[in-house]
Amino acid sequence: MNIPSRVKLVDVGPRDGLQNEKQPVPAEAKVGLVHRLQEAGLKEIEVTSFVSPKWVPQMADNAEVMAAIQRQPGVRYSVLTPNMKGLEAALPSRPDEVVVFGAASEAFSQRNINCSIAESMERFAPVVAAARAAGVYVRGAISCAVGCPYEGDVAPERVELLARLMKEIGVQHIGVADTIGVGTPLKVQRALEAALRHYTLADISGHFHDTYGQALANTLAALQMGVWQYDTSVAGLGGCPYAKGATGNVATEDVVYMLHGMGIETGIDLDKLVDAGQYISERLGRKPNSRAATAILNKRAG
Ligand SMILES: CC(C)(COP(=O)([O-])OP(=O)([O-])OC[C@H]1O[C@@H](n2cnc3c(N)ncnc32)[C@H](O)[C@@H]1OP(=O)([O-])[O-])[C@@H](O)C(=O)NCCC(=O)NCCSC(=O)C[C@@](C)(O)CC(=O)[O-]
Repeated sequence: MNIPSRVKLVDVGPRDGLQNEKQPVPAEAKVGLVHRLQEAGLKEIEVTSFVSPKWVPQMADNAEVMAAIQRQPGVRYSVLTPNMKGLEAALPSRPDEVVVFGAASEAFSQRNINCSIAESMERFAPVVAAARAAGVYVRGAISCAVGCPYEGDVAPERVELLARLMKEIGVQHIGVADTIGVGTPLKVQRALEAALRHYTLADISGHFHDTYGQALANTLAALQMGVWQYDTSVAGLGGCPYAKGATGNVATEDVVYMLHGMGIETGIDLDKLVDAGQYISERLGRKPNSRAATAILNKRAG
């Protein structure tokens, strides 16, 4: 086993977590969440997306949120940019990183970004080139890496194809995403192995939704392969607007609890992280969707 001694977590709660929220979430609450996450020690935060406000109205305040964040040195702020229009809108906000998001399934690509996989690469190529020319790091997300809400099981060969296509257009890092949380440990390992044919462990992250309660097991399976970067979502926020029924990412609190218990460093203060999760959950009028956060809050309450 190749378990890393240190893991980097990217909290995607403000973007992936809140994008699907039905109630309006004020920009000020999103900014408050970002501030609490950086206070808890997160070194990368996925803040928002520059996508069509008709498709994802919750992210329409993207520039306002980016402008209001008080940036901390050493923290990276990433945003999603599906096309040149998104990148041009995002660049004035000075993101450290942009994310192009493709899918290993044709049907999901069509529903999510309204184009085929081949067309998505044509759209992403100039985005990647322009972002890199502007000194902005480019990450790529491979959605539906193990299963698709419209096509069912997704073969590892599809992930390999997407990884190759992303490599060819200059994407620097890829996230292997179980968008609908149907993956189980061996399937996730096969998907990661496929991605590792084109990227190294330094340039790959896992992104696991927890719909079937498998996300921690999948994280452990990925850790055993040496994968040391993961997207997680504080308070287990989230779900994708184009993946009906899928729940949020694995809760950051649960992953941090597991990693610290294994003696793996994250640089994150779990108590402050629980505070961040409680803050946004209160703003949304519900309890954090994290077992570790619930246990810690119960213990605090005595
Ligand atoms: C990709 C598009 C824009 C294509 O949408 P389209 O309709 O094919 O684009 P278009 O170029 O034909 O433009 C149509 C209209 O959208 C506008 N438009 C066009 N682009 C932009 C932009 N960037 N920002 C703002 N506006 C934009 C454009 O100006 C035009 O406006 P109109 O003339 O009708 O008023 C659309 O399909 C879209 O926005 N989709 C949203 C996708 C999304 O955000 N999905 C959720 C995030 S992905 C995810 O959650 C998965 C991930 C990453 O977390 C990993 C995982 O778990 O799998």
